[in-house]
Amino acid sequence: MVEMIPENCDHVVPDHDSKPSSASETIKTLEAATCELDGYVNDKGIATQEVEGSDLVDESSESNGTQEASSYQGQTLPILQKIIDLSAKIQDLKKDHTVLSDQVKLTTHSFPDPEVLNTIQLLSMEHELLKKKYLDESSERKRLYNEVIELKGNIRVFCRCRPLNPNEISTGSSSVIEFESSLDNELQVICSDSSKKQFKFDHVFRPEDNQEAVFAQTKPIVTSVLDGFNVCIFAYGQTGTGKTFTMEGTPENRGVNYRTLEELFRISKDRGGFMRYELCVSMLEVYNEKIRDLLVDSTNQPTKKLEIKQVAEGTIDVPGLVEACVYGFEEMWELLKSGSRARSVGSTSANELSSRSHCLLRVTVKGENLINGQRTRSQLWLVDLAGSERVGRIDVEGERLKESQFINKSLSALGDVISSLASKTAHIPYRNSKLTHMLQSSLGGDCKTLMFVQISPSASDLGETLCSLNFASRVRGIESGPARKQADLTELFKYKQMAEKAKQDEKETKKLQDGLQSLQLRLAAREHICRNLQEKVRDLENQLGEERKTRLKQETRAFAAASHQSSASSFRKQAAQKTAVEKKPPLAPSKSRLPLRRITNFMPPALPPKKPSYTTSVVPSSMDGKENISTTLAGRNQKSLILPRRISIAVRPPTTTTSQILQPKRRVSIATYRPEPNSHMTTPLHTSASRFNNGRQSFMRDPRKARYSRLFSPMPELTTEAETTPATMRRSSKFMGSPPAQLGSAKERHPTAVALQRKPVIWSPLKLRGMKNNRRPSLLLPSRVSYEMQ
Ligand SMILES: Nc1ncnc2c1ncn2[C@@H]1O[C@H](COP(=O)(O)OP(=O)(O)OP(=O)(O)O)[C@@H](O)[C@H]1O
Repeated sequence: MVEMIPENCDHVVPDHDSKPSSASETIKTLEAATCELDGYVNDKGIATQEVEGSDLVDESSESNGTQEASSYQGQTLPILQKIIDLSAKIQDLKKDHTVLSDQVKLTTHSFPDPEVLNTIQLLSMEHELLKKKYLDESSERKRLYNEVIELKGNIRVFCRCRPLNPNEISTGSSSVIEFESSLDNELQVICSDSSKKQFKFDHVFRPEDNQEAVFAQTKPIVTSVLDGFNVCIFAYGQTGTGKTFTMEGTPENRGVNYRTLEELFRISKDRGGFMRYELCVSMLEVYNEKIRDLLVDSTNQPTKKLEIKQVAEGTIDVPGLVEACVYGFEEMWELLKSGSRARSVGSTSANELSSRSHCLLRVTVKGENLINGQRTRSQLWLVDLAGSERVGRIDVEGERLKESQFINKSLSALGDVISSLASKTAHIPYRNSKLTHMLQSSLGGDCKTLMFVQISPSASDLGETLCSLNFASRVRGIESGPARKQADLTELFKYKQMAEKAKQDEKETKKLQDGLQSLQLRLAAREHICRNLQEKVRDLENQLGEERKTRLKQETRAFAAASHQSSASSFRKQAAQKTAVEKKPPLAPSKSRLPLRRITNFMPPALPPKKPSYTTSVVPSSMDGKENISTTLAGRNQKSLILPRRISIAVRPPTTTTSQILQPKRRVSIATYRPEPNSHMTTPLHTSASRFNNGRQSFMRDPRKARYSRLFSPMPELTTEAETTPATMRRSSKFMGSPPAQLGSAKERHPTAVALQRKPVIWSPLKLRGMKNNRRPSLLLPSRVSYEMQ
C-alpha cells in the first residue's frame, strides 16, 4: 500500500509555497508534502514503514469529495496543525538540502589546481572505458560459456519457481526460495535449520517471470529442430508446481508448446525461399506403463497396443503411432487441443487437475534445402511429465494410488538413468521404463535437451523442492557430447545402397581385371611358345631342305649305280635268253642269283580270309603299262602270282574306328618270288611259301610274308637274304600300319614335324621312273591295298 503512494504522486501537482484555502486543499497539500517527504526519506535510506503518519496519508488518499473531508475537519484539526508544522519543517529542510547540495557541487572553481580537474576527468573517462570493456567481456564470457556447454553437450536445465498460490497465502505459508538480484541463474533455498542451499542452473525463472520470458530463453533451442537437430524439452517437478502450465499454458498464457509450434511455422515461412519443411505431429501418453495414442479417438474402439521399437542405431520409434502432417499452425493447434483433452487427468489433494500420465508431443520436421538439395529429418519432443510426489504426502487411494506408483516407478527409472549417465557407467538402464526407453536418444544421445525443473516456493514443499533441485543438478552434470545434425535417413539409406552397389561393381571390375591380366599372361606365354615353335619349324625346314638336297644327291648317285647295274643285268639276261632260245634249257634256280635290284625277295604272308574287304588293285608295272588287272586278293589269278615280278603297294590300313585319321598312302616295293618247281633255293620264308603253295593258297594272302621296303629310311636298305629274318620282318611290319595310339600321338605334334616324319621317302628307282613318267603308279584308296606290279 505504501508503494502505491508514489504512483499517485505523479498525478498531483505539488505547490509547496501556497497556503491551504480549504480542508480539501489542505489535504491535497498535505498529500503532496507527504509524497515529497517519502521521496526524501527514501533518498536518505530510511524505511518507509517507519515514517510517521503514513497510514493517515494512505487513509486520506482514499477520501473522495469535500463532504467526506469536512467530516474529518472537526476530528483532525490538531493533527492538521501538526502536519502543517511538519510541512513547514520539510520546507526548511529542503532549503537546507539545496544549499548544502550547491555547496558540495564540484565546479572548475572548486579546485584551484587545474591538474586535479584534468586527472579527475581522465579518471572518469577511464572509468567509462572500463565499464564498456566490462560489459563487452561479460557478454563474451556468456557466449563462450554457451559454446562450452554446447561442446560438452550438457543437458541444459532451467529452473522455474511458481508464485505462492492462494491456498498457500491463506495458510500463511512463507517462501523458502531466495533469488540473488545480480545473478540470474542462481537461487538459494532456506532450509528448515535456516541454512541456505545454493543451486545454479542455466537459467532461473522467478515467480514474477511470465510465459514470454520463459519462451525467450527456450526459443533458440527449440527452433534448432529446423536446422536438423533433435531436440527434447521436458518438464520435471513435484505435482502442482506448474509443469503443464509451462509446457501447455492456458488460453491467456500460452506455454512452450504453443509458442514453439507458432515459431516453427513462422520460421519455416520465412525460410520458404530456400528451404522446404514438412511438419508432422504425434501425441502419446505413457499411462500406467502403457503407451496410448492421443490422436486416436479410442472411445468407440479398443485401444491399440503400442510398443517401442529400435528402428535404426540409436533411433527409437513406435510403429503404428499416428503421425499427422500439418500445414498450418491453426490446424496443428486444433490437433494438439484434442490430444490434450484425451489425456488422463485426475484430481489429487495437491492438484485439482493433476496429470496422471507422462504426455509426449512429437514434432517431426523434414527439411529440404532447395539450393543444395540437402535433406534433414529431425524430431522435437515436448514432454510434460507426471508429477513426482510422495505417495504418503498426498491422499490417494485406489486407482490414483496405482497411478502414483507407476508414475513414481518411471520417475525413479529416470533418476537411475540420469545417475548412470552422470557417472558414465557402461550400462544405462533405459529399458527399465517406457518413459526412459522413449527418451533414450534425448537423454544420452546426440540431441539438444532442455529440462525445466519446476519448484514450489512454499515452505510446506521444502523437502520435495530440495529433491527436485538435487535431481536437476545431477541432470545438469551429464555430459552427453555435442549435438549432431540429423540427416534424412531415407537419403542415407539411398546413399548406402549406392555405396554398396559401387563396392560390388568395383569388386566385379577387379575380378574382370584379374581375369584379363591372367589371359594376357597366358597369351604372352602362348605367344612365346608359338615363337619357339616357329623357330623350331624354321630349323626343321632348314634341316629338311638340307636333307632333301643330300637325299637328292644320294638318290642321283644310287640311280646312276642302279641303272648301270640294270644295264649289266639286262645284258646278261639277253645273253641268257639267247642261249635259252638256242638250247631251251629249263630255268634252273641259281643260288648265286641275286634278288631283283638288290631288294630281298620274300613271300608275302597270306592275308587272313576273314578280311575280304581288302581290295587289291594290281597294276602290272610293265614298262609300257598297258596291262592293268584289278582283282580281289581272294580271287586273283594264281598264275599271275607265280611270275616273278615287282609290285608296288600303296597300303592304307582299314579304318577301325570312325575317328581314325586318314593315313597317308604308304608305298612299298615288293619283289615277288616265282617259285620254280625244282628250285631248292631257300629263304627264311621259302618254306612257308612252299607250304602255302602246296596248300593251294596264295602266299600273297599273308601280309606277314610280304617284304616291305623301309619307307622312312633315308637310304634304301640293301637287304641281303640273310637279313630277311623274322626280326627284320617285325621291324618292317611296323610300317604296315601304325597303331591308332601312335597316330594319336603323332597328331599332337607340330604339323611340319609330323609331315616331315610321315613323309614317305621311298627309295626306289621305280619311283623315280614313275616320277619321270609323270604319273603316280598307285592309287591311294582307303581300305585298299594297291600293288604296283612291275
Ligand atoms: N508460474 C506460474 N504462474 C502462475 N500460475 C502458475 C504458475 N505455475 C503454475 N501455476 C498454476 O498452478 C496450478 C498447477 O499447475 P500445473 O497444473 O501446471 O501443475 P503440474 O506441475 O502440471 O501438476 P501435475 O503434475 O499434478 O499435473 C495451475 O492452476 C497453474 O495455473
